[in-house]
Amino acid sequence: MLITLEGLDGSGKTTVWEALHDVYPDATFTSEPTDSWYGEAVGRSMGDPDADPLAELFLYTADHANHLSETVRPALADDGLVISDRYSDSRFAYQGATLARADAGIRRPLEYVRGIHAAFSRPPDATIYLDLDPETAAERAGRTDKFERDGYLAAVGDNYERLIDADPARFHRVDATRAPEDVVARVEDIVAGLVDR
Ligand SMILES: Nc1ncnc2c1ncn2[C@@H]1O[C@H](COP(=O)(O)OP(=O)(O)OP(=O)(O)O)[C@@H](O)[C@H]1O
Ligand SMILES: Cc1cn([C@H]2C[C@H](O)[C@@H](COP(=O)(O)O)O2)c(=O)[nH]c1=O
Repeated sequence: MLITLEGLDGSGKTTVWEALHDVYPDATFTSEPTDSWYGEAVGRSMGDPDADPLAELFLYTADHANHLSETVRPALADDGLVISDRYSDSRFAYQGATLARADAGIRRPLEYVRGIHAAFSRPPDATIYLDLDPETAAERAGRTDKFERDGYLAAVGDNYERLIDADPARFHRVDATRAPEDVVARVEDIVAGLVDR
């Protein structure tokens, strides 16, 4: 089973992901961007305020393709539980928002990014969405990179809402404004329900 954690920067995904390690010691814990050289290329692009938005989309997508073949598909083939801190929905939400702002000539950016993935990706079985307003998200994340500005994060949040509307059965919304221990407990309950069913 593939479970993904999604949400705005600073919504608490990594905090939850780390807490789940103790509960599921045999699971494969992974994340995007990965720490492969593809992920390093993504990191270079993220650090460049003038990076071409289409080139950046394809760097993230290349990292995803490698993540699938090297980590996700092998673990699932062994009947394992895979828990990923960010996955394809991050691309749909973030690069969908970036392309919409960039005037890159893409008419329906979110649908375009989804379409690129349709041919090769493996959708998550379930996705936990840590729901946080963009102002608090930017505050928590420290506004350190080009993605962490609240105006941009508001557009990303709108895209996540569109994704949830399109596939409500897959998404499990968690109120990420609550205290960390409450958020962790809620996510652990959801994951237990998913794994047991
Ligand atoms: N529920 C919470 N309430 C308040 N602060 C929190 C909560 N969860 C996490 N934090 C704090 O917010 C910051 C970001 O948390 P974390 O790294 O888990 O988020 P993230 O979603 O993985 O962020 P990013 O996408 O930017 O990597 C950290 O300082 C963390 O301690
Ligand atoms: C996977 C992925 C990530 N991003 C953005 C979101 C964050 O601002 C950074 C790094 O993520 P992290 O959780 O802080 O490590 O990258 C993106 O725009 N598109 C993606 O596909």
